Amino acid sequence: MYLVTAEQMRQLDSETIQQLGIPAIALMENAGRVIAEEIIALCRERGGAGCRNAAKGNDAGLKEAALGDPGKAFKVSADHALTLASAAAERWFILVGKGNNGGDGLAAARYLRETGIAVTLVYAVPPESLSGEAALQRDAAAAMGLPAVVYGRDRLDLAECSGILDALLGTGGAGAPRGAYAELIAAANSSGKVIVSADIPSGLNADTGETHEPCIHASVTVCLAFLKRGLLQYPGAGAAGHVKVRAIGIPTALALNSGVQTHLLTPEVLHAHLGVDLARRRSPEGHKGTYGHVLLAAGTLRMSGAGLLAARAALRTGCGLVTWALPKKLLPSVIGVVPELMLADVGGSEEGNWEAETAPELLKLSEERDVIAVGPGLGRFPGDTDWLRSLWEGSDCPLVIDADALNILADSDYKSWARRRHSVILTPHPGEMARLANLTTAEVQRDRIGLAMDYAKEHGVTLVLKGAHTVIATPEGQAYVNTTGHPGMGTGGAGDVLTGMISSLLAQGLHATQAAAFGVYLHGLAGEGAARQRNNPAAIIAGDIIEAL
Ligand SMILES: NC(=O)C1=CN([C@@H]2O[C@H](COP(=O)(O)OP(=O)(O)OC[C@H]3O[C@@H](n4cnc5c(N)ncnc54)[C@H](OP(=O)(O)O)[C@@H]3O)[C@@H](O)[C@H]2O)[C@@H](O)CC1
Ligand SMILES: [K+]
Repeated sequence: MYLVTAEQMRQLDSETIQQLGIPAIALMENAGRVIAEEIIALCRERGGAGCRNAAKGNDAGLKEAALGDPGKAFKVSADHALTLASAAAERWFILVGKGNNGGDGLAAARYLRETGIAVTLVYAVPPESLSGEAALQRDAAAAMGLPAVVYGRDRLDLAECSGILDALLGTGGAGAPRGAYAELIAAANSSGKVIVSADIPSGLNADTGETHEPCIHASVTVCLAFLKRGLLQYPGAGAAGHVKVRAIGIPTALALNSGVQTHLLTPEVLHAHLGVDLARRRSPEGHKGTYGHVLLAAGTLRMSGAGLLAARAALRTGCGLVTWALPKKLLPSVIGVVPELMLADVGGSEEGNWEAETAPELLKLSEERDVIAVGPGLGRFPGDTDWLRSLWEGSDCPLVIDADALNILADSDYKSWARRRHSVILTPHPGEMARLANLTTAEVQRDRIGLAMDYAKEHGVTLVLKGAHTVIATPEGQAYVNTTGHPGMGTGGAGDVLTGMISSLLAQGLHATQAAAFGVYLHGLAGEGAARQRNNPAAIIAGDIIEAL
């Protein structure tokens, strides 16, 4: 599934209209219809809640009774998606803005009325100010006799409705909602009524997920044609409620041809777009050498757990071998803790910290390994920038950089380092990303997808920006936004586990984008699994994620 910006959506709209010859009003009709269908589905789901006076009934059953005797060969059935047995108990207010989003709302209002649901149009601006397709919809609604009020001119009490359709602002919204728009949004939010948003919640930045003040808080957002980036990024993702992406007649192939490079990371995208074997089939003749060897440079005496977690996660993700290179002082504490693991003493300080002099030994070890993962529990040490630079420039395999190694990168001008033949994957959390990009954490979170894409392209790295809906951005300008995961995964060590997993997949021969995307996806799935296994998701610790792999 593609993710688009408002600008890309406008382009796809106009390509459909111009290249395919589909009139804009037809797209708007489709939009109105799918929005109405989702409202009807929601009314059906909530049963009696908004429909206290309605006889509770099964719509399908009622339809069948009305339309046909099952014994007869001849059968006719109505459009179930636009049928609601309890329609008489519903009254929806349709908040209508001046642009095409308002036009979608007006079209939806007609379909709802056809179903038997009472609708009242609430214009944010005088209806005369609508133009183009929205004006056509205004006239059609008027011709159908739909009751309408104009905000600020006519009496309005939102308490009188059973639900609100927010069709005030869509992808054409700019900045904080003004005047009547702002007042209607605030009133809708405080009404306590269920709110369905057309395309995006009004007041949301469709690209970044920033919410302006005020912004609609919807229960359902019926997103039209393509998923807007802002619906996946917080706080927008929270304001959108359940996002339902519905087709309105814009061919998916147009997105590909128009160069949309942002995808939701679904199993289909992993398989069909990235060529990942989701079943992770093993060769019948395979042996430990077949599945690659990870070299992990991690851990200090005080942070040895980070190394253990990354190493165990790498093993559990299927690579053949893992060597953990570590300061000598750690050896007595970790020997035998993970018997499957190979340990390599690289020296280090008396206190069990890393030292710059360990670089040649690490490089020597890397000659026999398929990937280097560096960073978990590494700490900082004198000369660490040169140390990392020699790994960067001197190793001849993919490099995964996490945790303190990211902070080392942030302190160096690594763009001037020699170009590598093999890929580099950076796995920052928002705080580490802020240091890398010289921004505040809030600035990183403002547009995670946009920032990750720009950074990865500019620095020629694969970037895994962790957090809710982790973003994987490639040096070629593509981005994948993860769908798996659980809030319970916010726990120390979860990132070390991810580093081990991605490194393991690289060792098994996946390329950087595949390994980063599949690693993130599997990590989230394992987090979901761990949440199911615990009495409460708050109890999840990083080791549970490994055990759920
Ligand atoms: N063919 C198509 O294109 C299709 C489009 N579709 C639908 O159209 C939507 C995009 O429509 P759109 O481009 O008309 O913009 P939209 O979001 O309705 O509002 C813009 C209007 O709002 C106003 N305004 C802006 N910011 C404001 C603010 N902060 N506070 C107050 N007012 C503000 C601004 O007025 P102005 O300030 O310019 O006077 C402008 O007139 C899209 O999300 C989808 O739902 C689908 O039907 C598929 C086919
Ligand atoms: K809207």
